Amino acid sequence: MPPSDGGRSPHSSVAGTSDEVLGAYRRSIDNIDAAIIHMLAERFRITQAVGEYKATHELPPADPSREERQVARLRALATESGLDPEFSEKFLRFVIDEVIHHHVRAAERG
Ligand SMILES: C=C(O[C@@H]1C=C(C(=O)O)C=C[C@H]1O)C(=O)O
Repeated sequence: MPPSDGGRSPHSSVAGTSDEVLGAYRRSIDNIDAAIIHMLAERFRITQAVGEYKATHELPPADPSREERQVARLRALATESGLDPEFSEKFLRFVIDEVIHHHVRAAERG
């Protein structure tokens, strides 16, 4: 006969939200996700200012040599930290491409 655990055995609780261990992990994940969003918001606030500066001074929206240095730096940081460097490069590329898109729009506005 299975132990009486009020329906909290691993088999009965994982799919729902009553598992306390999973719930604690998820609270931590939620905090980390919030931090990521806050950091991205700050990053985009700064890159917005960079876009205005570039538009005012007629500088090109993208700077490939700067991007190359950032990718190399973040790949090394990722490797040191146990994060997949390919993933870190894809993530940075995704963010930078969005920033460049914003800079192109800022240049078009003049
Ligand atoms: C923010 C800049 O503009 C672009 C966006 C970058 C970024 O998001 O990190 C880096 C280089 C540029 O292509 C910059 O030139 O510094």
